Amino acid sequence: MVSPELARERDYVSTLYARLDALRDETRAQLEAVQRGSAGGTHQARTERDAFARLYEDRIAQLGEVDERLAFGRIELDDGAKRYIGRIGLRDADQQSILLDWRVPQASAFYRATAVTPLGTRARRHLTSQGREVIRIEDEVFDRALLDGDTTELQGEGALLAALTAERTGRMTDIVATIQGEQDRIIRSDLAGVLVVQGGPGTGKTAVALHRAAYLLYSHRERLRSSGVLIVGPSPSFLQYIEAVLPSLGETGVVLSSVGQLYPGVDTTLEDAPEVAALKGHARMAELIARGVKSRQRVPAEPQVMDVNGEKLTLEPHVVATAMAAAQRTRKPHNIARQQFQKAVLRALAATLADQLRSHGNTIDDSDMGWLLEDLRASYDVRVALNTAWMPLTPEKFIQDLFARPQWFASLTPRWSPAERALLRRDRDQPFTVSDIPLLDEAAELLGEFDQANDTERRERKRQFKRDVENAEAAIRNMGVEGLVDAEELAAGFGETAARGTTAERAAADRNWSYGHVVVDEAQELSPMQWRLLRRRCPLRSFTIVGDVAQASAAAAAPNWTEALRSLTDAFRLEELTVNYRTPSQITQAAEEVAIGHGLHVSRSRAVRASEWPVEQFVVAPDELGDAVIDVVDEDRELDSRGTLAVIAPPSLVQAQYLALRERFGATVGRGARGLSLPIAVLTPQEAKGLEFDAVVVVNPHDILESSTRGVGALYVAMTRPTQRLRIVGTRALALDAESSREPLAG
Ligand SMILES: Nc1ncnc2c1ncn2[C@@H]1O[C@H](COP(=O)(O)OP(=O)(O)OP(=O)(O)O)[C@@H](O)[C@H]1O
Repeated sequence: MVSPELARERDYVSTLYARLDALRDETRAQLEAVQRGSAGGTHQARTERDAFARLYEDRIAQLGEVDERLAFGRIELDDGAKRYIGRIGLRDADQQSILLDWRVPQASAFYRATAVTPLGTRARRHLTSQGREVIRIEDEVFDRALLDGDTTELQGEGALLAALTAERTGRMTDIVATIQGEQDRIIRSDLAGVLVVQGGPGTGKTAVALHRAAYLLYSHRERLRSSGVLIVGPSPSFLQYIEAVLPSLGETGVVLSSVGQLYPGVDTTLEDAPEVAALKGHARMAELIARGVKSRQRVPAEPQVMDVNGEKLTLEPHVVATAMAAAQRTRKPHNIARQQFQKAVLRALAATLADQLRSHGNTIDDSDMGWLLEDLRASYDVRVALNTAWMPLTPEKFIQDLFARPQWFASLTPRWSPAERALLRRDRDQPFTVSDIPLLDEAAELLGEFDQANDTERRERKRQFKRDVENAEAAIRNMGVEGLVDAEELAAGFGETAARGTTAERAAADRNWSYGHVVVDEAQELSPMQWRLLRRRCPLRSFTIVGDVAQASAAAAAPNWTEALRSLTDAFRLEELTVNYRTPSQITQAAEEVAIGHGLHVSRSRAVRASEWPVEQFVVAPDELGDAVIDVVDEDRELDSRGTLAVIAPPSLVQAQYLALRERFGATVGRGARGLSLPIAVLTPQEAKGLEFDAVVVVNPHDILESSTRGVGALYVAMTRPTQRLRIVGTRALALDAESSREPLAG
């Protein structure tokens, strides 16, 4: 029997869906109209129509994305008016608002109102739906008279707990229906400046960062549409885990990048050994690279005799020195300043050559200087001399040479120990690693465009885009769709620019792109050199930085945010998240105890819920470890065959564990990122960063502890991934609460 209230909500929500369908139909009709017209007309008219068509297709896709849980809440205002809150805003045919976008200021009360501070509301209602049908309503009435000091801080507790205990799919979902007050404040915080969000595992940092990106894109659409938002995560598997969240909030067009993809043209997941990564990440690498670039501008020790068209010409060191000093004074990047240097040397040489020719009785006047310069440019000797003094360089070649030429490297690092230098030594043909990315970027910054054409082309592209936006504005006026279609977005689909894709695609491919906002997740892992790179990506310094200093795994990780961000800024706002939404209290407690027991300073958090399963530990003989892991996994699959399970093993064991599990469980097991879409994923703690699973089996925790100087951080990460069950299988007992150990393995 459906209650009258539920029936009323069902009716209301079905009118919302009817409206959504109508909008979809309207957009489809617009698309068809545009497609029908696309055969004839001028080239300009055709590109405009194509751009409109793409825009309508995107809009249709976007309306499809928000179908699931379109409306999820309602607030009742003091005056009795009711406002529905949903993924997007909707107006009826008379332009009356029937659904508020969760990001508009009026919707904030839905997330923040409490009985103590009701923010102009009398009640809040959570709507839980299945498909398009509301199946449950949950009411909170803000009546101060009912306050007895025992009020929960959680908003929409029923809906929240349902979301938190739902089975995991290997993909993060949005939390828009159940954002909590402390999270909402962060999500809606100002765009300007650097905002740091610190919180223990599972406190919703990633969720908050993504919802903040969606909020900023909505509230600062004008600015961020054209400049774009960059979201940086630790690894491709993490990006795969989060990639569906923003589209489900109706936002596409952000650039998602792992730290190994931040330098256009290189895409790597290769990690250096921790001590190598620590050296490469240190801020002093910036000075080293600057010295390295400078050292490629060299005044020859001796005069050089050159052959120019049969004429012997001497290049004196002081001529090179004067030209070099003048070019260096411009403070332009190496490859750009080189052009000035080259011109100055050639002019000086041409004058000498002219004098020489005159001394042989030739008449040389100003009009002859052009061909003299041509002769000089064509001379092999001159080219060699110019290049030896000032070689044009690509960042790739520069960094390859830096580590492959020990003598040059030693000359740049007089204060380094031979052991430190040896750590960075490598052959020229070795592939780039994640910690090379900021070095390449630093070098690119100091070297400038190798090819001047690129520079000119970039400027021309910018000018073209400006023209395209003006044309788009005119086209929008002509079509009578002002306010419905965004000119920048439309322009991105025009002719020349279209070949290079959307704003996001263009931004991702352009090292010199200035983003309007940058979101960094798992930010505790970033090195000073990586922060320098990100600073260049957003000169306005508008950042959302989320992370947990306790979970850092890098050997050189900073102990606090002031230290960690030294290369980015010294001014930031710090917010903390304190409620753990992921891990049940037993697991949170076990993980925190182990971490603190091994000297890690963790941010303690309060778990929202307990789980019905205790943390279990199995201690086995070394030769039984593989079988024991299989048994524990087997047992867990029997308990819950539909959820996700991760086996988190130390790097030294992970491959063997994967093969053993694969033999037993076949294609349901995947290694690394591939495992995320499968029931069983086998991962290292590093790969498990930021992810979550219904159940986790941690293998040989002592090996994880001892695998690096930050082993305790890695174990803490591993233990805090489950939403339901944590099991530990090892050859040595981990000091846990006595009750949790089972010895030997049951069954
Ligand atoms: N308000 C909320 N409503 C529903 N689920 C939530 C809420 N806040 C967080 N969660 C869920 O809690 C889990 C943990 O969130 P998230 O991954 O963002 O945490 P985190 O702080 O980034 O964790 P870690 O530091 O371990 O990576 C996710 O499943 C997320 O969807």
